[in-house]
Amino acid sequence: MASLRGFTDALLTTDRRQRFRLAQAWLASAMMCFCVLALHIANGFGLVDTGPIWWWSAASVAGMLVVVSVIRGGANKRFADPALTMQQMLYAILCAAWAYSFAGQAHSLVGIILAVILMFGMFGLSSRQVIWVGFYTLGLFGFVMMLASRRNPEHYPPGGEIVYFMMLCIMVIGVGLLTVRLHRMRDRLRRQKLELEAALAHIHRLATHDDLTGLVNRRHMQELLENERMRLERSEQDWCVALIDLDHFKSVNDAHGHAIGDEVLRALSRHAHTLIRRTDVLARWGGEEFVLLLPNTPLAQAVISLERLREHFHGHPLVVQDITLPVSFSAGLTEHLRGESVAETLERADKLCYQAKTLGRNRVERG
Ligand SMILES: Nc1nc2c(ncn2[C@@H]2O[C@H](COP(=O)(O)OP(=O)(O)OP(=O)(O)O)[C@@H](O)[C@H]2O)c(=O)[nH]1
Repeated sequence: MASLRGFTDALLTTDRRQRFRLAQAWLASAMMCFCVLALHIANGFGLVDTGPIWWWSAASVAGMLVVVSVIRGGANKRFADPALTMQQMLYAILCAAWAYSFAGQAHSLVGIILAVILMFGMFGLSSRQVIWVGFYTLGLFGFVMMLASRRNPEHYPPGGEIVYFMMLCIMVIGVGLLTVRLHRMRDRLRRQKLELEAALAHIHRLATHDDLTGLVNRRHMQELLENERMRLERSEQDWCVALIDLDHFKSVNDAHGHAIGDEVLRALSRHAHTLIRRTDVLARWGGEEFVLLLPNTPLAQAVISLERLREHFHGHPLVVQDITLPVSFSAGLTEHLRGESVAETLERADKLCYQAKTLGRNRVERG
């Protein structure tokens, strides 16, 4: 198993994107070898004007192998299309046109080969490139057919060549239209996928964040607290939880209206975010209640953070729509004890917060 993996890695590299390109190039080379074989079989039955068949075989296979080596060596990354689809197609069509010129009685076989080349490569091209490849194919084959019917009218009768060219035109137009349609479908699917991803991200945000303040919501905070508990169950790291409740918030609503109250909650959340550590998580627990998670923080350090926050709000009244509003909060701060549940930690924080209220508000009680 390991040796097979080693072989495929050597053949296709370990880079995921390069692997795909190389696999495509190897497949194109294998198909070219198969076409070469088919023409040689036709030659075996005496259907081909032998002339340049060996030169053609060598050039056809070598050209495809050059593409494989360019991709294997990584030089393809400098091109706008690192899969080198256009280059491979132009070369393969050139080889097909050359084959047509000497295939004699077997020249109808080349039409099938050309169809395979067009179908195989068209999906990797842009709509504009598809049009160019179409013109290139018709121009090249038109020229080769004209030349062949002049040189060898026995195997390439002019009437037959005209009909053959008309069929070629229909095939090129058909494949071209199909490709343009597929491109449109692919673009639409890509757009829908992006829209779906954005919608999922939006739904996820709605499910985990509070609408009014943009803070983490209660449900998500409970998950985060539980994760923290499980993560640090057997570790020496300490972490704390604070339950923060605004003081006399009802009077803000009563005096200035609910809209101003909402604005206070928003402004307060924004300010608080700039004052806590990046690793701390502040959640809206409900109404004018917040929960702050302080990971990797022992109680003594957490007290400093909470006091800083309290002093800041106490010393800097919020200005909302030109109204200056003094804001303070009471908080219960506690350290999570190993072995206890998150609910038990929160209950202790809640009791401490209540204590802070009864002791006069605008204070942090710890325990
Ligand atoms: N504007 C606004 N007010 C809210 C929101 N959620 C809760 N409140 C208000 O917050 C107030 C909470 O009042 P209380 O529970 O009496 O608390 P308090 O007035 O802050 O008093 P203490 O907590 O005892 O200091 C009520 O008036 C609620 O209507 C909200 O989303 N927006």
